[in-house]
Amino acid sequence: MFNSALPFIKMHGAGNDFVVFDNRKLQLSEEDIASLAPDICDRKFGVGSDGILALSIPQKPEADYTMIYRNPDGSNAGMCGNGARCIALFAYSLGFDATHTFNVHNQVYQAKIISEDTVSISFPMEASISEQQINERRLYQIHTGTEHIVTTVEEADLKKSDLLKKQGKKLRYHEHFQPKGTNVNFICGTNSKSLELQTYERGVEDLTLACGTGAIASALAWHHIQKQHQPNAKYQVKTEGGTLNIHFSFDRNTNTYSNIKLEGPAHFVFKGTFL
Ligand SMILES: N[C@H](CCC[C@H](N)C(=O)O)C(=O)O
Repeated sequence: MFNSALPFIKMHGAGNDFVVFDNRKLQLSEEDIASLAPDICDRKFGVGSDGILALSIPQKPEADYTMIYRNPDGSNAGMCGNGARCIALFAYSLGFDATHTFNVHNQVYQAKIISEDTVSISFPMEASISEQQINERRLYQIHTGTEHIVTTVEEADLKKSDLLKKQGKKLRYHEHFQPKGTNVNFICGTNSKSLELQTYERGVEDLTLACGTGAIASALAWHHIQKQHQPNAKYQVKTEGGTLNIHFSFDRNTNTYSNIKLEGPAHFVFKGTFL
């Protein structure tokens, strides 16, 4: 258990907010970080955030550092896209190159600082879509570093936060997705290459203002739903907290997506010490 003062920076990427700290000297264990998460992420009794991010010494030879992410309830996630842009900008402020690499678990991602508040993250994995039907709802399940499902809603329903939260929670805990559960993305296409998104996040157990890995899953699902076949695409995903750009390649023979990039904002908010 860690019980001394912790210097941190509060950051956000499209309104998805994080407590970020340099763990290279501190070397808090993953268990310490998980047990710190509920206290530090609490919006009344703590700093308040959608997650905690530790920049740690690299666990892979090809990575410049390790990103350790925990949800506010302390649970582990495969990846956090908005958090990745934030930690990359934080790393740049600590002296890492404008183009650098980091690992999250076993995957190595590449970050590129595009401007003082825009970052692009290249995802190393290929993704494919599995269609499912639960009750009356058509769902698109996609692993974009972490667990996601995508479903379409009417434009008017995208504004009904209480309804989405209720439906999101039901799907997140649906037996079909147990034991891991899933993040749930509600989308509405605005044109062939742009869409609006609201995400119910596992581990936050609420809608967040944006979800990066969810925006990727949503862009791929929207491409799939429209049966588009172009080999390279750029989609724009509008969230409550800002706009994210998703680039990808599509192989129509194998129905797989690769060269996935997530580009969007990252901002410093304030510095502090958690006592
Ligand atoms: N907000 C994150 C996702 C956090 C993932 C987490 N909620 C989970 O998979 O449990 C993002 O920008 O990608």
